[in-house]
Amino acid sequence: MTRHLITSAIPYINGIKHLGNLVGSQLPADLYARYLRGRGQEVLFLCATDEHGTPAELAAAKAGKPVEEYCAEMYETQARIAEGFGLSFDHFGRSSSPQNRKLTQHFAGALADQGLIEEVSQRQIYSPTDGRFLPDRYVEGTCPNCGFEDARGDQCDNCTKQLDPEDLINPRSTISGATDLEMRETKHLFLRQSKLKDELDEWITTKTDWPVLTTSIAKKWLHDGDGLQDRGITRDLSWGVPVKRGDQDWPGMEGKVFYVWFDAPIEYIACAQEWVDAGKGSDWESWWRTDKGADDVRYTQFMGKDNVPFHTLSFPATIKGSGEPWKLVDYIKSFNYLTYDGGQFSTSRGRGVFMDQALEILPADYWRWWLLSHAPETSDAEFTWENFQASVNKDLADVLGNFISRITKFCRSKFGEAVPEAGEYGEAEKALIADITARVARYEALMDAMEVRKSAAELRGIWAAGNEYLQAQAPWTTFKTDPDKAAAQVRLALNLIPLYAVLSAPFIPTAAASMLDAMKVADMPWPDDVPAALGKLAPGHAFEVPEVLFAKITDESREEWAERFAGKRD
Ligand SMILES: Nc1ncnc2c1ncn2[C@@H]1O[C@H](COP(=O)(O)OP(=O)(O)OP(=O)(O)O)[C@@H](O)[C@H]1O
Ligand SMILES: [Zn+2]
Repeated sequence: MTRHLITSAIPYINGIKHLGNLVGSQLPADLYARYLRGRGQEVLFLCATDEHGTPAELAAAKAGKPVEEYCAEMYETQARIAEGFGLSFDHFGRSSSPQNRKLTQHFAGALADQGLIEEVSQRQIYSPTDGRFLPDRYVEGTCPNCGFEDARGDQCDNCTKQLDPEDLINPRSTISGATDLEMRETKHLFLRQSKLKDELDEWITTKTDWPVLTTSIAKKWLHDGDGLQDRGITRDLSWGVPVKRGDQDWPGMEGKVFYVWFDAPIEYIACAQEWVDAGKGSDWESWWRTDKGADDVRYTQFMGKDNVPFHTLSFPATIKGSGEPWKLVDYIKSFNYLTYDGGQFSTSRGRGVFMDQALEILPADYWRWWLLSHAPETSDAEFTWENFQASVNKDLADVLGNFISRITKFCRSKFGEAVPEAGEYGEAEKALIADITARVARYEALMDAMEVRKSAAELRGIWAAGNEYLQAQAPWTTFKTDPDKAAAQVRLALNLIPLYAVLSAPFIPTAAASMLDAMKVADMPWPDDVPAALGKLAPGHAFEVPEVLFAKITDESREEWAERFAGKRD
């Protein structure tokens, strides 16, 4: 049987992630992992923090901490919040792990052995005051084109002209403000992606089942302008994986580190090693090496659109270029952007709702449901408080919550807290069972295809079918004239609850567990046979009326939150 390796784009370490990051990577990956596990498949679901690079150094400096300490703390914070959201990683690793350091150096060595690494001399801005080379974005000055005084080294935000740092008039370091900047010669390693262009192009061309968003971005990078460019994979920084050629020193590369985008995807592999080293698994190579049994692995990656070039081209270039039998990705599910109330979510500008804040105001399932049912798949999607309130109240409270509360309370009042025995199923019951059976098949097909929004819509339809049945059959009315028939109606409706729980668990795991608890069902397998699954609760099976599963969001709360999250997070 196929084994499923699933990775989410690894969240960067410079702060707590916002809801856009969550819905663009970790959350849909979790949905898929939970669904496959629910269907009895073997899954290895990995994620990690992406820790290297300048923004991490700068965030640590701002927090007044050494970068290692800052990253270790932020890792713990992100891990705790991920758990709060029910993200069911088999392991949550760190790109700064010793496993990743070794593996990154190994890949660089293998690529060099294959003739795919070139040493290039460059002139770059050096700041003696800061004691370091400055990346383009950390140099600011006056725009030579429009005179704007705060133009960045890569672009002027005022007139949008693309710039090189040496174009700036009166350049200064954004770290220290120092103006005694000078150009210095420095040597870097480049990955010769251009040599792999045709091979990558042919490979992408075979991926006709991938989302167009994924393949179109890859094709653009392959063909626009002069085509796929060689890529610098080293930086003059202190925080990162030291440049080595395998376990050997690399002459001329002393004091340099690998570029964060070189080591970050390698962490997908190293994370499986970390999983084993943490005592959670026994064999990582069978997931990652085709010479060690990974041929039966289907590997799926999840990410937002800005990460697509690195996963369709750069990381495959590393894998293919190494000449070693590593597993390549089989499917890349990519997402457009979630926007916040008329603008962008932004970590650096503190704009939007962040994962820790979201959990402070409502349980994870509310967020999971809204985010997944509005996932930015075919286009960007916008979070507004009005839409959030309306969707959650309608889908979770009015449709699902209300169905469960109505039927369990009615049963308790007329038959007691046990599944009633009398009566036979008639035409309406058979029709409902047939309808649910057809819907579940559609739901499975959509989940298999990772159609997130459409899956949510189908699931909502499955919930609504139960409500419509109750509405049409009205057991509370039937009871007055034909209590046995009402008993049969109640029996079927109660049996929908464990079915709903298992189908809904990938979206709303906590509520699904409460539903099973209330129905006193310890183990509910996936309903491969829906009519049989709807007989799970035998007559006489005891249950409890559950607590309110989903409270409605009031207008007052909505207004309060809209105001609280309108500004900038400090
Ligand atoms: N607004 C968004 N909507 C959907 N996905 C997003 C959004 N912003 C980022 N992502 C995705 O979130 C994942 C994690 O991103 P990462 O931690 O690197 O933050 P980022 O892309 O730097 O975002 P930001 O600049 O807002 O901090 C990536 O797959 C990225 O593509
Ligand atoms: Zn300008």
